[in-house]
Amino acid sequence: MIEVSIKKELLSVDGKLELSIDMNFEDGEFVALFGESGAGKTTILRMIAGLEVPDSGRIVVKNQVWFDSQKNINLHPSKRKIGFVFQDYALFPNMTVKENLTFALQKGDDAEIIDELIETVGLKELINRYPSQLSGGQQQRVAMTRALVRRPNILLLDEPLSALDHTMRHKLQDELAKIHKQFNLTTILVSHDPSEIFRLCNRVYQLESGVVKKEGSPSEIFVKEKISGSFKFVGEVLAIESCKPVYLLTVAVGTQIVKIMATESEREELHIGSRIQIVSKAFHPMIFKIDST
Ligand SMILES: Nc1ncnc2c1ncn2[C@@H]1O[C@H](COP(=O)(O)OP(=O)(O)OP(=O)(O)O)[C@@H](O)[C@H]1O
Repeated sequence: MIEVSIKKELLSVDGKLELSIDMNFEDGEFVALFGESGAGKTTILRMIAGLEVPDSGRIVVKNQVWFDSQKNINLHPSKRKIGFVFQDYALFPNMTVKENLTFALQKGDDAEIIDELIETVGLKELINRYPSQLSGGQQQRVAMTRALVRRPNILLLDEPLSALDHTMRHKLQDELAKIHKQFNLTTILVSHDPSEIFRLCNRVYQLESGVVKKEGSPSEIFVKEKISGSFKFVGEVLAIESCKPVYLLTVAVGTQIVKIMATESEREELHIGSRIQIVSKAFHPMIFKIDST
């Protein structure tokens, strides 16, 4: 069990922001921190890791006090058993994959773990390459593996997959799910992507301006209606063509570009760059499988 009960005054672009949170994580949980930009998600991870000091509060991990402002306890980051994965991989460019992994070992650690992990995560073919010789996805697999070297109690993931394309993202989500299952690691993921959270996490803390606004399962947080009678997508208009008597809109929806029809009255309010909501009233949608998984 991990208990995080901390406060810290932050400085946002709009002025002071009081971060004040109480969170608990059961052993082996995979929990998402979700919420608007600037809500404090990264700062929470950094305070758990000991990279930033809370103004007050306590952090207790498996009955070990990592931080207690009243008792003046603040365990050094190197003494906290965490694995941290960032969006930008943060590998050492002048070290090979194996050297990057070995560098994460601390005095007295069992070096056999490196070979075990290389085997488990399937990095064998890449161990002598330098980061510049790897794709983004491969670099992130190395970064994820490196985070496991010290057999952490908690894995902290700060938008680890957001720089990757859709296919690689899915692959690494599977990899993360596998790692989580295999090591039964309590994992905290910062993500802006509800579908990623849905695939990976059992619980979500939704944050707003430094406080928890909602907490629940991914469906409790993201599914607005129990049974959806319609679909809603938010998109941005990229182009408008006249195809009398209607108009054809080219719209960016997530990572996809779609063409949809608009009537003259709908078109009147729109211009290039308009953000729109596309609602389909289909009760029996057609579903096509798009990959072989
Ligand atoms: N050490 C600090 N001292 C004061 N303010 C800080 C500190 N670190 C971050 N902040 C501010 O606190 C706010 C929250 O930052 P944080 O990076 O935690 O947000 P976030 O929810 O992770 O955002 P994003 O989704 O954009 O990554 C920001 O306005 C940031 O500028």
